[in-house]
Amino acid sequence: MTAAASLDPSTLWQLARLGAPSLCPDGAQAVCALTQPELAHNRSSSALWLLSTLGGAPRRLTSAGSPQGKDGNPRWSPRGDHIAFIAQREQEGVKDEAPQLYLIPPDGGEARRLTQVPSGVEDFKWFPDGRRIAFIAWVFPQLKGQTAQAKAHKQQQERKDSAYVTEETLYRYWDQNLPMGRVPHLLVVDVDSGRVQDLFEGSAHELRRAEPSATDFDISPDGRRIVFVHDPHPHKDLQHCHALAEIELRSRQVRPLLQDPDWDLSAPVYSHAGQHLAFLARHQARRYTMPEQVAVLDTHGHWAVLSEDWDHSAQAPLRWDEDDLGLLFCAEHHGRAHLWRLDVKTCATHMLYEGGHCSAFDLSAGTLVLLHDSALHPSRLSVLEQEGQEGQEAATQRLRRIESFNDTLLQNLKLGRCEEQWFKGAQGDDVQMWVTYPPGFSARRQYPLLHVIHGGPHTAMGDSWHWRWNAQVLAAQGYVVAAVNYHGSSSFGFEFQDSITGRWGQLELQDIEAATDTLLRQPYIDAKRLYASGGSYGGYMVAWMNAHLSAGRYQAYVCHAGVFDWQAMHASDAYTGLHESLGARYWEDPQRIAAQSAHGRAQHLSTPTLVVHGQRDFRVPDAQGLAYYNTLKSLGVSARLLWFPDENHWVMKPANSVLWYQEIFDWLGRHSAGPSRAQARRPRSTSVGNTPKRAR
Ligand SMILES: CSCC[C@H](NC=O)C(=O)N[C@@H](CC(C)C)C(=O)N[C@@H](Cc1ccccc1)C(=O)O
Repeated sequence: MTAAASLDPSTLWQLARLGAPSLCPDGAQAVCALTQPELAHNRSSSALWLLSTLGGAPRRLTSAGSPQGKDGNPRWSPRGDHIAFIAQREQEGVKDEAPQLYLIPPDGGEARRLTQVPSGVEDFKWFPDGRRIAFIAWVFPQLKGQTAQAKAHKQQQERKDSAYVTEETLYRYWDQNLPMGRVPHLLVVDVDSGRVQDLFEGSAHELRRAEPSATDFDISPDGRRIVFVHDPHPHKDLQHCHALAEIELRSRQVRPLLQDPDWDLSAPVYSHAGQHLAFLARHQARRYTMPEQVAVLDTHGHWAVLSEDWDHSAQAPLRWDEDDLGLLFCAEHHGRAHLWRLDVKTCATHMLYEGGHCSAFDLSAGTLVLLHDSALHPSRLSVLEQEGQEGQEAATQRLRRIESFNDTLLQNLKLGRCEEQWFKGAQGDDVQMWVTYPPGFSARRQYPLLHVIHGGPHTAMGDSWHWRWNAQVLAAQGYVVAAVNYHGSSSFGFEFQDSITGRWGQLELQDIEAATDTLLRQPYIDAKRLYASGGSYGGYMVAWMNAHLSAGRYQAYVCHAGVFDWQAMHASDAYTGLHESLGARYWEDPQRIAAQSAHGRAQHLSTPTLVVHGQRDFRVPDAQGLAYYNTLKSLGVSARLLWFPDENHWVMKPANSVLWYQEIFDWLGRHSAGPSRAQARRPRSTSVGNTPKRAR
């Protein structure tokens, strides 16, 4: 028998990645996309699989079209006769330039292309009658008809100049130059004839421009109306409160349903009886950090927040229970993500499934399927079986797996233990961290400590499987890995999340330092080998630590896509919201902004740092990483730059990801000689405000 191996980056890239499930109308089968990376070819392909919820082996439904084909977003038709999905394929002599809608019968046969929309299909929903599909596509709003759209698209593709000229406030997003003259519209395709109609053609209506998705609209049960989320302002901006409007399909009349300048509204969904509309509402005027609350609008135009007393943020999509008496959704709590049901009459909320991490679900004919992961395994699909009285707290839950795609690979791996710990952090508050131990950990040995600091800042690390910052891969290198849910993290209630507003960096650093001190009290942590790493806001924190902590406290840092200078972050695609987070615009209170930047204390930087950035990062432009790296070099501080010309805010390509992990291992491994244990245990100063730590 061979000894179990620990998880290395190459093995991580052998694991298959499961997508969200869609159930057939009788709930007996689910379809999902399965992405299989191929490290040797530096590519991934996705195919659709059918999974029986009653038992039986999974069956591959599509062949992914080509070696790197991507068949994704499958949704079963309400009639059960087709599965629609989005793919970019070459078939029937046509090569898709952009992702299109395809249809395949679930019992086999060839997939057929349903659309040929020049800019591609973003997302879609079936009409309840199963004869039409509503989908989102970016179109030139001044043009009429698909022929005109195709002609304008061709002209844009074939132009000789390359400039992007714009007067938009929001003109780029994540890694895309958008809108480039286009806006997201709702279109409808007839499944039999393939005829496409743009519902917003000739009007000024459009969907939200930031990642428009199928959660941004819903089709009424009678198929006559569509509710959609939109930015009511003529000039679009990420910070505007969104409103709900409804289009009557026959007349194309659009009527405002709900608009409130104080509330950001999203994720509308009709009840089965069509009498109510559930949606998410965030009281943005009060604070941008307010939770997404569950709300309902009735046919008289009255609306109410149902989750007023529930200090959690609900995640889209919302789903009406089959009896219209409850709403199902995922929401985080203390670093975990559960599936919840809110009773619309009593407003009581209870957990249907306790994660781990529940990221998606589907419900049909009483069958509930979940996509769930944990610190110990990537996403799995399972049926949730309720035992005891339905809807009662006492009901016990049991997961029944319906696939085992990664089991063989995982069975041969030795993973480390992951545990939740609490300690006293900033302001004397209880703060949570997740500690992952190296496989075969022994408390009698000594281990280096590696912080993995999450981004956001309003996100959380927890009992979940992370592909980009995988704690198991890092722990397998011999590190005790700590992921601190510092002040500002999501899932601990509004007060905790909002506590850092206008003073970014301060409480978070106290929390991370308190976590380090807590772990240093354990005999197995080697004080000569303390490290910190993080991406995005986590990268900001790492640069902030470098600027505020004494030399030698940590031996090395890894700063991925980190913010170095908040003033220069005005180049970010998310620049319109920065003042809400930082408490001022940089021209209003430059000192306040500088006081929250590591840049403002550049002379204090002293700890060796691996700086990582992608050139296609529009969220934290790579000038941030380059300025940080150049500053370290100018100061004579040991630094290494890992820069990817073809990655965005995240490193997503298999070979780049493996290199990314390897560079981190090498960098940390090179910096193990620090000050004596006693010295590191008692830092000369761990100033966290504006007090200089030392004169230099
Ligand atoms: C002040 S704008 C914040 C927008 C956004 N927040 C969502 O989490 C964000 O992009 N945050 C960045 C840092 C910010 C630019 C200072 C960030 O830390 N991103 C994290 C979290 C994230 C996760 C998923 C989607 C977007 C962001 C990251 O990239 O891991």
